[in-house]
Amino acid sequence: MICLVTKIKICGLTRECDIEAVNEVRPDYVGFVFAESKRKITPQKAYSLKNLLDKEIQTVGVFVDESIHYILDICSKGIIDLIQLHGKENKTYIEQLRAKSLKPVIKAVRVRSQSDLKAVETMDCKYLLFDTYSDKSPGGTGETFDWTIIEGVKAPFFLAGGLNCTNVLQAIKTVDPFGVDISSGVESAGFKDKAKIREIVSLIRKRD
Ligand SMILES: O=C(O)c1ccccc1N[C@@H]1O[C@H](COP(=O)(O)O)[C@@H](O)[C@H]1O
Repeated sequence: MICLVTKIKICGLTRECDIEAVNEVRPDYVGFVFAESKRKITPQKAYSLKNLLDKEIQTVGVFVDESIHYILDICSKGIIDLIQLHGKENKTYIEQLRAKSLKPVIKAVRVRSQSDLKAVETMDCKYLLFDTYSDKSPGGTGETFDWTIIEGVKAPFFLAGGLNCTNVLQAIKTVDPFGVDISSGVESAGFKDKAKIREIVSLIRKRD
């Protein structure tokens, strides 16, 4: 299946000016990180940012090995449209979550080799998300992985891990993802950079 239009997710928004930046170029999704990270925000902050966000942009909550109860609580407050699981959540965890929430689930896989793909083949999620493996950080590493490992994947997936203006078009050409998920690559000095967000969205849309 060739993905004709590549969806764009800009992850790790923390400030009102980040919302202004995405409202201008309207990616398909933005991510709020609720896991340990320099990009972590509180549910209250996410709620106020969501209220400033263009209604066409969907919000993704990023969680790492979080309690299902906590995720459901955030879902019930109308803060997020999709749930991204970025830790070691297994098939049983996802089944339990899906029994209690209708929100689409994105399951992240940290890729080292083909065998990492086997483990998620039977997971009941809407999308997979392939990211760079790291034992130091749960996500947002800013580093790429060997994309050829996922070349044969048929299920719709997001590609993440170190994507930026210089490599995103090559990445899309190589693996034809459903969507790309970008965080560090659109930052300067640790914060989202409006010019970089504008540039990467324009590059991807021009290609499509
Ligand atoms: O962005 C974070 O801080 C983060 C923290 C914990 C789990 C996931 C996180 N972000 C996800 O990491 C990838 C790759 O980001 P990058 O472009 O390499 O910086 C992406 O899927 C984010 O959603």
